[in-house]
Amino acid sequence: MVAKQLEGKFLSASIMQQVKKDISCFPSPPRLVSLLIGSDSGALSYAKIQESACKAVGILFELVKFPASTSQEEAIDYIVKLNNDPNVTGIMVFVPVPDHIDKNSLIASISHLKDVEGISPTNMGKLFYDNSSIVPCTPKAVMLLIKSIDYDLAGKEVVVISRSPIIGQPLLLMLLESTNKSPTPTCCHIATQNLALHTKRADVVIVAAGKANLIHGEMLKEGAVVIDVGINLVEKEQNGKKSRLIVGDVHYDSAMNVASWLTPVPGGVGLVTTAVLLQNVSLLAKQHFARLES
Ligand SMILES: Nc1nc(=O)c2c([nH]1)NC[C@@H]1CN(c3ccc(C(=O)N[C@@H](CCC(=O)O)C(=O)O)cc3)C=[N+]21
Repeated sequence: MVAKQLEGKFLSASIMQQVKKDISCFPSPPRLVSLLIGSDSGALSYAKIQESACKAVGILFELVKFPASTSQEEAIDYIVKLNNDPNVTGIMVFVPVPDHIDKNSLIASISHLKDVEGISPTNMGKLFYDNSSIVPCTPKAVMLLIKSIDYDLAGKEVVVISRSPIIGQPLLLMLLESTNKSPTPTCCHIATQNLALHTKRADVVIVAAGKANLIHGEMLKEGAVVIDVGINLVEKEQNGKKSRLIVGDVHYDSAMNVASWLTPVPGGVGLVTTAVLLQNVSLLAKQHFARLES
């Protein structure tokens, strides 16, 4: 079997078009403030992507950069200021943060009314109880991609390779959401002893381990749907020339021969993640204007 590419660009474009339309009806444009502490290259590239995506739909965007030496107190003080600033619609903090800062304390200081990634304790709690509006962007992007190919998850074996609080854990909650039609999710991670044992029997494999080429074709069941969330920068040498390129966690060529669908990297989940982030900004703005009216 040769897999079909499950591209992110069509889904992402249609989400962004809807967001643009919704925003044009608001009394004022929403504003997203993204905080970068330090200079992680993945976070920097996501910041650039956010900037151009926001511009395309009419969201005001501000990237606030703090040096890596910033203390936790300083960062939290700044977040509290943003919480209280009526001109700020949404707030996010890029991960990773420097080691001396407790990531969870930062996330917990973001008001749930401005938590554009849906990862504050309140929004995570709502997700746990199955009644959320703002949900984490990448897990939502994965669910939308699977839906976009009309794939019925009911009764399927789904293997998620990630236990992170931003991707794996919320994704597991979302997979379990739909009452008795749920698939059966299994949570694997980077310390799972025999990964192939799990992936071999999976109808759907979703991998976000941050390790290039972790999943090879021979680890997959024939016809599996494979969603590659990984974004890894690798160095490649060709004709004596070194270059850097972005690859996922899946060995693309071997997986293409076994899977039925495979998301490319770049051009897959990442594009939809960004679109969902904008959708969340728009949703927060809508809720904000609704509160002003009531
Ligand atoms: N709190 C937090 N939330 C995040 O979601 C988060 C983060 N911190 N830190 C950094 C990583 C990285 N990340 C990306 C998302 C989309 C693309 C993306 O859209 N990439 C395009 C283009 C890639 C390219 O060519 O540069 C693609 O995959 O096609 C990339 C990277 C989100 N992250």
